[in-house]
Amino acid sequence: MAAAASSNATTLLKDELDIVIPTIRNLDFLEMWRPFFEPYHLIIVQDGDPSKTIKVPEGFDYELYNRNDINRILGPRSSCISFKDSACRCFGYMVSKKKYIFTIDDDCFVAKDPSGKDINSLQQHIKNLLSPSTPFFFNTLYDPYREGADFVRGYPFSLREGVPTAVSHGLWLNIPDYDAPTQLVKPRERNARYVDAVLTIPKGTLFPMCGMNLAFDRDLIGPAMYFGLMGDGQPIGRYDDMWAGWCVKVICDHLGLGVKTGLPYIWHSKASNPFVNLKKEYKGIFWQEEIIPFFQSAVLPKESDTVQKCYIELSKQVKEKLGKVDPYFDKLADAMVTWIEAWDELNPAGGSAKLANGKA
Ligand SMILES: O=c1ccn([C@@H]2O[C@H](COP(=O)(O)OP(=O)(O)O[C@H]3O[C@@H](CO)[C@H](O)[C@H]3O)[C@@H](O)[C@H]2O)c(=O)[nH]1
Ligand SMILES: [Mn+2]
Repeated sequence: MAAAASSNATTLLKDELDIVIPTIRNLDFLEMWRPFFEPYHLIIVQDGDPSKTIKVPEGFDYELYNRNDINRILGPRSSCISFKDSACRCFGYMVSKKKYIFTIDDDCFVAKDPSGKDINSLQQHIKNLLSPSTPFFFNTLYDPYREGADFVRGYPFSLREGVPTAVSHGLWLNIPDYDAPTQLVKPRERNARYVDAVLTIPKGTLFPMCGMNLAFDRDLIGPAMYFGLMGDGQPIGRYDDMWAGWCVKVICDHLGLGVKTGLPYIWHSKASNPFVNLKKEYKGIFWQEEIIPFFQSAVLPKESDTVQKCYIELSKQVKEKLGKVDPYFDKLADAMVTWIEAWDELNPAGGSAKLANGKA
């Protein structure tokens, strides 16, 4: 009988989880999330003009970093943190001192389930992270650890313990996370389909990770959650989370960690401009036909037994195999190394997850 995650999981992680929000606007959306987010510490990464004041509603416990802070804290290594792109959010992962991260966009509101009840997305992510994943053998009745479900007949008992869950990837009602070409041909399409399921993504399968509604175990996979170089001065955008997801999945498969997708939903309130998005995405749309086979065939040696070692090894392979696609990948491979250097400097081995909140 698979054990369901503890029902009071949310309160258990109140002091072990940070909520990371990238933003260029005031954070009024937090009012809607107050019942679910107020007990947690927020890390707000202010993108764009650092002289602009971001208004945060009263009553939230937060730390806020703008570009001046990022440059001050990281020095020359701040070059690995994107500017004028939501990819900047990964700075929040780096400065956090907690074991878990939940990241959400400021245009993502509380969704309602089919019964009309507000969805506590944070609680569902916590349940997903606190229960094992099953990447080695697919359970056809979805999440076996969920109340009212279990492993089905024929599921090997030797695999029923599952593996630790590193990532919980949530979905979106209303505006789906479509690429620009799809947005352009289906401008009025809205996602109204609430699928009541959580799935482990099988080992050996990549997936398009969206950063809009995402949670992860920072101790298990944090150093691989680098949202690649996008935005100002970069040839592509809107591939930051995708890049992180491909690196994360290859490393999770190598280290025997699990990635889940499905519940929880958020309500994505607005579509970004498809023409602006097309300009950001277009090189990525053909580059990814080379990038995906690269990740599908990436092999990490057994000596790569930590996330950092895996990530550095991946960066070497990126430089060697993708550098010929475009010089951007040389730059990205270097930025991957800079990210790890910065991560390790701010998170001395074994020390970071135990400390309280506070400015880095
Ligand atoms: O320059 C910027 C622009 C935006 N932000 C903050 O990032 C998130 C997402 O912004 P927005 O909702 O406007 O854009 P989307 O296209 O819906 O974003 C999704 O596409 C992916 C792009 O990489 C991303 O993973 C998804 O989030 C908001 O919080 C903005 O305030 C920013 O920081 N800098
Ligand atoms: Mn959005």
